[in-house]
Amino acid sequence: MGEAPTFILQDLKNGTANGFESKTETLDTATIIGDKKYVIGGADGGTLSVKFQILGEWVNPIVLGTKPISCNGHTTVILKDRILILKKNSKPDDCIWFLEVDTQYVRQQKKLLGTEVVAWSKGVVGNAEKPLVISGPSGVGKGTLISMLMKEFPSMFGFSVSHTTRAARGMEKNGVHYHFTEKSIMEKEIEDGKFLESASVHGNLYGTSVEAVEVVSDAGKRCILDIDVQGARSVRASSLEAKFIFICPPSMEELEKRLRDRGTETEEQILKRLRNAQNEIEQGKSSGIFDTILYNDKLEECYENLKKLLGLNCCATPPPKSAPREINLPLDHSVSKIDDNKIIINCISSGLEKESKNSIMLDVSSLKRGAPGRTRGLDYQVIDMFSDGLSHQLANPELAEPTIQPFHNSHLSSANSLCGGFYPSHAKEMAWQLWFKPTSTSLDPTCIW
Ligand SMILES: Nc1nc2c(ncn2[C@@H]2O[C@H](COP(=O)(O)OP(=O)(O)O)[C@@H](O)[C@H]2O)c(=O)[nH]1
Ligand SMILES: Nc1ncnc2c1ncn2[C@@H]1O[C@H](COP(=O)(O)OP(=O)(O)O)[C@@H](O)[C@H]1O
Repeated sequence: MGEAPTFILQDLKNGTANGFESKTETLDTATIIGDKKYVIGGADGGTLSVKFQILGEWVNPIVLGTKPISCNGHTTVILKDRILILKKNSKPDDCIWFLEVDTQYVRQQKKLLGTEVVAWSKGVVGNAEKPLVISGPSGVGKGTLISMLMKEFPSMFGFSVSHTTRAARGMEKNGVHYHFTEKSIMEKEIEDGKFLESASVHGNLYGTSVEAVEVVSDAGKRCILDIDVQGARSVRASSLEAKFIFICPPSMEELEKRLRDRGTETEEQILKRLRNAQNEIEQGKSSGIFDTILYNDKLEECYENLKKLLGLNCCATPPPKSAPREINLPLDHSVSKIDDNKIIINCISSGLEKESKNSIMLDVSSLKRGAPGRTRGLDYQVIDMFSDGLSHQLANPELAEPTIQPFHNSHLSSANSLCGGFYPSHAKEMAWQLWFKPTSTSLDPTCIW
């Protein structure tokens, strides 16, 4: 149990059992979920802090993930297993965060660490394609196949640059092939939770940082991980959904030949890699980690099979790269929770002003954890609430007809009750907009679902 925080909350009693933040004198919010009260805010070295009480006792949880940069106020909304945090006055790529309080990942970590755990993760609009995990013994041709794929489809794939304590080979560049690092530094970073997985391979430490995967996904590309079987097993056990491919050599003799012909290892290193290869191949074939095993006998054939597996046969045009969409939240906003999946963010400035056009309907029905540190699958629609067409419709109800009645009724009443005390007029008008189907074309169809 920790000490009480120094800041004072104005109104903890009103709390957030309905899913909204309490208004406070400071920039902190108190969010109550069951017998826990989460206090988020304060400047903790320039980042948002989190403390919580269980049945009135202050607890200092282990806080995982990169903390959000502090901001000029925020709003919280309770979701099923996490708290949504909408930062005010923040950049589009930094305004939506989650504090995971009871997600599968947090429950796993609680068990592992034997203490209270919460985890920060940044909200990202849309989904990234599942990363590809490619494993196989040293010298089988993983790097060659990955290079071919990235060369043919440069806008589709990005490489996860691992960290390693091994020395760089002649042509290898720091930050491109690997982040070459020192053992003590890497061990500290692993301890700090910066790595998605790490393993000791052929006598050196290798690891995939969370950042390495996320920079590729953030760029709208499919991330490729070239990691060993232990690493693949760790990723399989993590919350990151991926496609697992094992590359097998046609024979041990051919593997040895490729390793020797490559000429990048000492004799001692070659022998160590060959000794490990046998075990890796057994694990690759039998562990149930891998979705597919590809034999790399003839390189071109293997490459064609890899492309086929990824839906990239010779005639297919690769799908256009999906650029990450960012949300431009109104600088100052209020929040209305419509149901467990839909949240409306309204510009706080009054009435029928221009800024009101910024209202946003946030859809959290398809949230998916990426690598620890990101929550993907957010969707949103900008609602042109006071456009001419809509105000015309609101003023002339006969131009609008309700969608399926029970849906309309139940949601309208829930919107009203949830918005009590929090800008009810906005929410009510918004509800009008959201549940009335246009009979003229003047209403933007994206406002209707
Ligand atoms: N677990 C894990 N393995 C890695 C990582 N990066 C590379 N490896 C594996 O480490 C092994 C050795 O890689 P490397 O030193 O580049 O030698 P090579 O495989 O002979 O080219 C290979 O099996 C790689 O797949 C990583 O981030 N994590
Ligand atoms: N199918 C293949 N047939 C013959 N040589 C190959 C084949 N695939 C890869 N190689 C060669 O084998 C060596 C090892 O390949 P590499 O991609 O570095 O393996 P890995 O990344 O799995 O350690 C390289 O010299 C590469 O050119």
